[in-house]
Amino acid sequence: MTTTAREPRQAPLGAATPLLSVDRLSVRFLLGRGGRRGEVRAVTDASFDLRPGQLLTLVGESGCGKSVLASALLGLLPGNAQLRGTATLSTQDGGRVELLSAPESVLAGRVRGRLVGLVPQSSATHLTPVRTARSQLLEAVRALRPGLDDPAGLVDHLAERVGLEPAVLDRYPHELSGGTAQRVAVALALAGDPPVVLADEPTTGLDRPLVDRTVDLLAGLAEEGRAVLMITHDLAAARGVATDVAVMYASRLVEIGPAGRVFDDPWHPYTAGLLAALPEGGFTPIPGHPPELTALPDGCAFAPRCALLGARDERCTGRPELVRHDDRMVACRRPC
Ligand SMILES: Nc1ncnc2c1ncn2[C@@H]1O[C@H](COP(=O)(O)OP(=O)(O)OP(=O)(O)O)[C@@H](O)[C@H]1O
Ligand code: NI
Repeated sequence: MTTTAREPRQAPLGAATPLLSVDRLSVRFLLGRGGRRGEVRAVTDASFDLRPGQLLTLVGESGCGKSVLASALLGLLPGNAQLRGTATLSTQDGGRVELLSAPESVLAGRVRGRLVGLVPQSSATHLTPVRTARSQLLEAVRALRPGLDDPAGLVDHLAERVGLEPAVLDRYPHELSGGTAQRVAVALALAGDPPVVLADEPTTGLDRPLVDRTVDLLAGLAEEGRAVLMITHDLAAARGVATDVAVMYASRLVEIGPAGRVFDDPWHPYTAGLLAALPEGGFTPIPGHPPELTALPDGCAFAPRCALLGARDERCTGRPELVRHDDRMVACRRPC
């Protein structure tokens, strides 16, 4: 069965409290000392919630700011990054952690791996080359769950959870196929049993059956009550498993809503363009290119390409804010 043939999944109803609530998150990188050579506006005013049971997929062309958004949440950006906004994580004991202002000691000691697991963009290179998968998993489990009686047992359990044969654990990273390395990366992300999982391009370089298995694995994490943010270029894979979609263009979220609705009836011309570029959409690429993030226009960043699509009209003035239309949020004055 292909992912595209599946029924869209839906976020569970009634899961009201977000585990992660992002409000007007902006990230800019200062170029040159003190920003003398300008700045890259990588993320602008991103707001979204992530609830237990949700698999939110973040899509958009290369360079639009997806990975920077995820890295900002985990305090993994380099020193030339400046952050604005808030990202609040709710903890099981009713507490809250404000991720953007948390000191590194809190991010390292409480957040990364424990409250938020990360499946990084290039999982194979993320693994230490000179140690077996088992020893890396064991180290992660020992570090993240120091009081555990049987860490080796948990490693076996994690391997089973992500569909790894036990013998595979005794291999070195270079002996693992791309799909297997990806599973090890997911197991590592789960070592601290985090309620929130961020996966950055988890299916890159995998063939279609492995893509399906990987996204199914992430969907399973959402089904067991975690909140999952999956960054991907692969809309076809996302379509089968995502409960919700956020579409990013030139650093801004331009459409967010339930996956089934957004994929079946996109409102932002950019979302419609991304879907038309898929094989089932007729392979029609969006004409033109995204703007440089060092020189973003004040108005709608998509307007020039919208004009090439023949969809621009007199309403396309000023910057469209992300506002609620029916079942979703859209940043367009004239949604499709
Ligand atoms: N340290 C940095 N300094 C300056 N610019 C940066 C830095 N890190 C990232 N950028 C820029 O921020 C923008 C967003 O990058 P990001 O990696 O988030 O894109 P992406 O949407 O994840 O792309 P892809 O789909 O290719 O992974 C890009 O223009 C990138 O060049
Ligand atoms: Ni990226």
